[in-house]
Amino acid sequence: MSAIVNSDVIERKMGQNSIIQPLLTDLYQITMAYAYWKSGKIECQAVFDLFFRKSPFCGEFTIFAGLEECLKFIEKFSYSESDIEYIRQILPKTIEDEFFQYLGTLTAKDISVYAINEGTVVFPRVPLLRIEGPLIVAQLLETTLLTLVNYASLMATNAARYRMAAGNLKLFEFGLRRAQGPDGGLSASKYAYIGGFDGTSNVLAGKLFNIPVKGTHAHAYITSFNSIGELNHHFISAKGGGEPQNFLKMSLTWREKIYDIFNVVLSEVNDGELAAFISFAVAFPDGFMALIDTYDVKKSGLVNFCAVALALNDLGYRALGVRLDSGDLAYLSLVARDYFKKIAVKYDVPHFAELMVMASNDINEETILSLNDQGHSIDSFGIGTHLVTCQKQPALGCVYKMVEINQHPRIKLSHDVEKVTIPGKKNAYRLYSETGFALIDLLQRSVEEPPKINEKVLCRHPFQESKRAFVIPSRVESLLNLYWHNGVITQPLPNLQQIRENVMNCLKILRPDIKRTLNPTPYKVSVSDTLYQFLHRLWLENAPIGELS
Ligand SMILES: Nc1ncnc2c1ncn2[C@@H]1O[C@H](COP(=O)(O)OP(=O)(O)OP(=O)(O)O)[C@@H](O)[C@H]1O
Ligand SMILES: O=P(O)(O)OC[C@H]1O[C@H](OP(=O)(O)OP(=O)(O)O)[C@H](O)[C@@H]1O
Ligand SMILES: O=C(O)c1cccnc1
Ligand SMILES: [Mg+2]
Repeated sequence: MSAIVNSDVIERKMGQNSIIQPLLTDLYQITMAYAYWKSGKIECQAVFDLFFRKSPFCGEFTIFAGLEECLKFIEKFSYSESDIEYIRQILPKTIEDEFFQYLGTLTAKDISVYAINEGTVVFPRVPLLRIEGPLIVAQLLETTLLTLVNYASLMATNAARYRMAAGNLKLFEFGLRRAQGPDGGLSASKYAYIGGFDGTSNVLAGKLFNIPVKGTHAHAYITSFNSIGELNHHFISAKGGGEPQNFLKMSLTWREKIYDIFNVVLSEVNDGELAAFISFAVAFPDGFMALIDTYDVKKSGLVNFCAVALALNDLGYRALGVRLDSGDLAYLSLVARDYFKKIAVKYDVPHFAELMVMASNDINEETILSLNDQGHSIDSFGIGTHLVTCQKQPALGCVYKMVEINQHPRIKLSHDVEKVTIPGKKNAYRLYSETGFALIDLLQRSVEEPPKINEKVLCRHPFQESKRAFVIPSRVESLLNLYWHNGVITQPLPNLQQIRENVMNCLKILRPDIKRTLNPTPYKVSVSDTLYQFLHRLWLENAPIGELS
């Protein structure tokens, strides 16, 4: 976003987003548009599928996200005069003028979009979006739709995996400083929330998407104080009101009282750190949370925190807890909890036993799982780098493939069987077992009758002839819904909270072995017998017979 300086780009006509607009595409879409136009394909009608071939993070499931952004892009799709002027500059001088006039008239009103609901758990080869309509427009949408779906789905999946690892513990996204640029940072905050995070430190994301914003403080705040003498304001009134009290004196008195519980000599406890804690507590007496690892968690941070928290307690305030940002997080969290419990009993402050321990510092999914194995007393995680950069797998490989043109099926062949496309306009169904778990996804030709509850249906592996199974579904869910038709969004779009709930509900219908981190069982995606025959007939028709000499 920072690179955008042209005011025309920022103030888009017709409410287009400053970045998500028709020029956010690859040049080849526009050159193809001209060549299609010149070869008389204006009237051609096409169907494209947007799908991925492999779930990310060595997992066997993906969360589909980005649909709302796709629909808003499609809704506003049109080239401004300056867009066309720019395209004119970058294309060869031989381009016919009528093409630019034609570009100026293009909208997506003749396009239909079928999509899986945002936040649904999805699997390889199932179309997430089916785009139907004029070939040229459908082609021009490719790159933008892919960029809107790929990172969003990758990020939501990553977040959902962290959520599964963390169980009911709180998860906060702290990644803006490490994200792939400003737009990457905003998207990360949004899709981390959809995937199950509880909040973000990203203030703009909070404002734009109504996500809870949360935060503590940085080491800089602690190191900005060197001594107690630097404290300018250290008086606060009790929660109920009244005369301001000398909060410094109260904290020092408590520190004198408690330091031997921590097995330290008072000279080891850092005074600058105490001053920082006191000043932060004076500023935020009702939500005091302290970063305690600047000097030494056990010998300084915990002592100073407890002294300030006890002084706050005397004034009727409750501290929130501590953040650990280095060292052995499992061990230190247990140490902290141990002291909190001791103080809770010794000074009759029961809420001390429940103080929050937040952990941060290069945490990833594996760290959380390992911490769970070791045993810890962490209540919440602040997670940045690994989450937002999706360090374990930085891209999801969604593709956009033509499957039909003018009602004729199209197939893309490949030496890699997995890359052969499944031709024709298709519907997708999720078949459920009696227990409520999803059993299998089934792709059918769109002309076929949908599978019926309690009726046997033959589900075939798309490429391996011998792999097939009969399924009697207890429930059938049609996955692709019409979202855009005749120039309007045809369904009310869910808000972020509702999408987030959809993610949580979808994960419940997946068997645990499909969700586990180590060697998960692949979920089955199948084709109907009709689609199987259709696919293989087309494959043979299109694969040249080689000659050996
Ligand atoms: N108990 C634990 N089990 C597994 N991983 C842990 C545990 N505690 C911390 N970690 C992880 O180990 C890494 C420790 O990082 P690093 O080696 O840079 O040390 P540090 O604690 O940051 O040291 P420094 O004192 O230099 O700040 C982090 O990625 C952190 O998330
Ligand atoms: O570790 P992440 O998962 O990216 O989480 C965000 C990090 O950002 C902050 O510090 P920063 O990394 O800027 O400095 P530090 O590592 O020296 O604390 C914070 O203290 C976390 O450590
Ligand atoms: O609020 C925090 O503690 C925070 C925010 C961003 C990055 N690291 C920590
Ligand atoms: Mg760091």
